[in-house]
Amino acid sequence: MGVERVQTLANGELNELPAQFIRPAHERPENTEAIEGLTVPVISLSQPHDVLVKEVSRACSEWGFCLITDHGIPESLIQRLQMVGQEFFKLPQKEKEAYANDPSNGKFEGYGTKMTKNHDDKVEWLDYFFHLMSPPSKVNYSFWPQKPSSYRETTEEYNKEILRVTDELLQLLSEGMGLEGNVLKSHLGGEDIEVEMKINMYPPCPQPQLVLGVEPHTDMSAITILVPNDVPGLHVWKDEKWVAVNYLPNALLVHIGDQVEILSNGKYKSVLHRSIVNKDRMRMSWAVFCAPPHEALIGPVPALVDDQNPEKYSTKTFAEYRFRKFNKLPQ
Ligand SMILES: O=C(O)CCC(=O)C(=O)O
Ligand SMILES: [Fe+2]
Repeated sequence: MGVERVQTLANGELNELPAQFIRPAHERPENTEAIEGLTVPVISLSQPHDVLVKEVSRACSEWGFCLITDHGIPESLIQRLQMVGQEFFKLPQKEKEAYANDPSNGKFEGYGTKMTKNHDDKVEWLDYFFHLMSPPSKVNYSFWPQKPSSYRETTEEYNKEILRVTDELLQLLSEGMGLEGNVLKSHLGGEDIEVEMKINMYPPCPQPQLVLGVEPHTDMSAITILVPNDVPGLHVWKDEKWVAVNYLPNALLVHIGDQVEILSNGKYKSVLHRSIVNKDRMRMSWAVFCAPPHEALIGPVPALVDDQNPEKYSTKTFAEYRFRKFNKLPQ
């Protein structure tokens, strides 16, 4: 039997939400409202280098999150990226199912919808498409959408830009810890750093106050760079409260992930975040995860550790970290 897709469900006549989407009271958006108006850090990359080092490291220590402007990715490229992603989700269901993934059998790439493992687990109100973008030696284009035909060209162009921006951010973050600019990138595998695209598609939901898009989590990546469409919905956790991230056209949303928190020995915070959905409008987001290769050993950078600053995290391969996180084992 095929997987029930959220998009299919949302397109049908829904009188009542299926129970597996309805969150317990303490998780529902209606009972855990986000603060509006408290602004998350916004950093223009066109500032002088020393100012950037300070601003980026401060935002990533205090929030684990910031919005980046003047990053040099053309607005028209972001629009094309969004177009090709939307086109994919508009294809007839049968065509999309040809790309169905199967995470329980290790097939992560492709078209997916999260399913519950346990009877009491809740499911998220979204479908997604997930595939590797880099390094070229590991990319398998047969996992990428073949339609629309400009998907590949557009996504490859975006990948190049993302690699450039990631390099700059990792350099700023390294310098913000008093290290040489290349330290974080080299611990993350250098040119073997892995870049993954996850297109999230959240259909309109008749009772958005009862469900979650993605549930509260930190990303396993080193850093995540996300662009949303113009429907707000991302919340980041700060000082024991959810803070709504307002839509800022053409900004990149940068999340610190678990691997940079570990490498920095806790100076930079892997940000807890979640997303909520909308009653009338489809929300979409393009999350790019930059992560080390599976065999990379990740632990606090030795230069940051001494008697006064003991290691706060154990060192293990990224593969081991992933396995433990997926299986909810202690790290
Ligand atoms: O859609 C969003 O804004 C957040 C998505 C997200 O956190 C994820 O895919 O890891
Ligand atoms: Fe995330």
